[in-house]
Amino acid sequence: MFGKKFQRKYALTAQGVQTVKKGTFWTVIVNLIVLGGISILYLLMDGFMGALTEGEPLPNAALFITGVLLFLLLSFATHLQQYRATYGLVYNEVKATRLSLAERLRKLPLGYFGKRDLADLTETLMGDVNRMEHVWSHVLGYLYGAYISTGVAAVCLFVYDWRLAAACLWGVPAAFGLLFGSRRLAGRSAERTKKAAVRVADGMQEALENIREIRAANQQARYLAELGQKIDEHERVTIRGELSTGLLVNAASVIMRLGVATTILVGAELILSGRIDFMLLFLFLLVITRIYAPFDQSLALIAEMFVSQVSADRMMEIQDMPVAEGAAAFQPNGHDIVFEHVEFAYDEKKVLHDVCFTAKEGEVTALVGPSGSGKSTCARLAARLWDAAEGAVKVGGVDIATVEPEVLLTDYSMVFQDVVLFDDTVLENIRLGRRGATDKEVLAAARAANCDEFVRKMPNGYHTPIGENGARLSGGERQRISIARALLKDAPIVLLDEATASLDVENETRVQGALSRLLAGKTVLVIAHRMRTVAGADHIVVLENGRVAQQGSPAQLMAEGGLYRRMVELQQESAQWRLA
Ligand SMILES: Nc1ncnc2c1ncn2[C@@H]1O[C@H](COP(=O)(O)OP(=O)(O)OP(=O)(O)O)[C@@H](O)[C@H]1O
Repeated sequence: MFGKKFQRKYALTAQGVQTVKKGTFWTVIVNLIVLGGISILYLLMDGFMGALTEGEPLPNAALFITGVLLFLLLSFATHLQQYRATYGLVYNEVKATRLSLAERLRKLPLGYFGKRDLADLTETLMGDVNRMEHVWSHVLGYLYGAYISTGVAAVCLFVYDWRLAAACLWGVPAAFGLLFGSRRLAGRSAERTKKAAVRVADGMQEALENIREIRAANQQARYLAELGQKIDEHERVTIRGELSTGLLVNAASVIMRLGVATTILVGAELILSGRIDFMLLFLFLLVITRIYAPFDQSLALIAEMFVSQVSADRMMEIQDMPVAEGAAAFQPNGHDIVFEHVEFAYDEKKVLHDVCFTAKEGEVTALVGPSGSGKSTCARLAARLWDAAEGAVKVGGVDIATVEPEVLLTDYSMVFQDVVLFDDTVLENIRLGRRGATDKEVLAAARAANCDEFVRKMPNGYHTPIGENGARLSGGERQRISIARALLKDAPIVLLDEATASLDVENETRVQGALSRLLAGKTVLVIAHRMRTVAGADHIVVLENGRVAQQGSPAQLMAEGGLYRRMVELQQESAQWRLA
């Protein structure tokens, strides 16, 4: 009952299955003890009836009171255990699940994040786990406990009188049959609701992230109207879904309760024909209320269990994704980066074709080419942010697809176009380059990257918080912090993607100076649009439509003519045109 299939179905950890088992066990005990309490009531009634009709002595009051006290004590103790098992332990399960999902996401190849965006993943980590938490704590233990205790009670009732037992219990399978029969309907409706919720979250996130652009384009009204539509749609599908599950749950509850009527009818018939006495019917009527009670609770929750399947599936999809793994040791022979016949596609779209080049250690290799030619893609493949579909990227003779990404990246410093900063101080943001670096080392790197001059103007200097994702910094300042990080890390391979794009001429000259001093002896792969930036490179790889169109030294390529020379000339022309 609680095997691997159950674990996957409800997205539980192995520990979580144990928790559900415990919850189920204590629910069975609680339900059976409540049924035991009913027996005390029955025995008392039976005693009174005997005294009234047969003139027997009245039941022993002390014995009865002891029985009731014992019942109350046991009931309290077992309810407490049930509470602990179902609620207390589930919080550990929630924590373990969120951590395991986050760990999985950390190791997933970047390509996965193109398929499910941030709002969608946040919804899984928060919303889906919350929904499952409710199922783990409120549904599974209660439901499975009710199945088992009702099974035990049903056997006893059938032993007493099979006719009354059948009259009393037929409603349970009928009610559950109705709900299980409509399971697919509930699943589909849950999927629609989830999609609508993700669309709302997406819309909200997009609106907040792009608020500047939306205002600049004066599109607030249109954007709000679109967001309003998404919210209305979410409301509509939610109401429709809840209405249909509400109707089904109520119908199931009514069917189950019809069992009371049939028990009375069959019981009356049996009493009139003299086949049972009234006390047996009384016993069945007492038991019936207790048998229905846990199911009544569960019927409402069972609908939630069906709906939760969408959440469990979304969580398992992340858990099932293959992660980028590899050897925990990386011992390259030098740090030459070699692209060997590399092919690569984002989903269906092939963007690199048979790319071959070598970025030698101690040299600056520049990737140039028109926009969309595949420069950034090459840089990402060089750091195993994605894996090549065909061919190999080797560093010091080692195919990087065989190395654990985290281990590999200790040998890389990266400065990409979109700098990611954290809501912390300038000092800590730079220290991210090398955890454990001393303040002195951080400050030296900051100075070399020319951060000093703008940081000094901040109210608390290097201890000033920079806001969420560095919201209080200019583009150039963000890039200088990112360069400082790379300098601090001092890794043997440096990837620079438009590293100096947002710096003004004066700053750019200073940062270039700092970079060239510190890049000496490293394997440097630079992506730059401006030909002036790459003129000092040792080797240039010209990409065009994902293929290597030319490669060689700047002088060689100028002499050769072709795309590189055209790009240099074009940029010179446009510079003159701007000055004119
Ligand atoms: N995450 C992605 N998903 C799908 N396609 C992508 C993705 N990133 C880039 N592409 C596509 O791959 C191709 C190469 O993109 P890439 O960013 O490598 O070019 P680039 O030369 O660096 O361009 P730019 O100079 O404009 O930054 C482009 O056609 C681009 O649209």
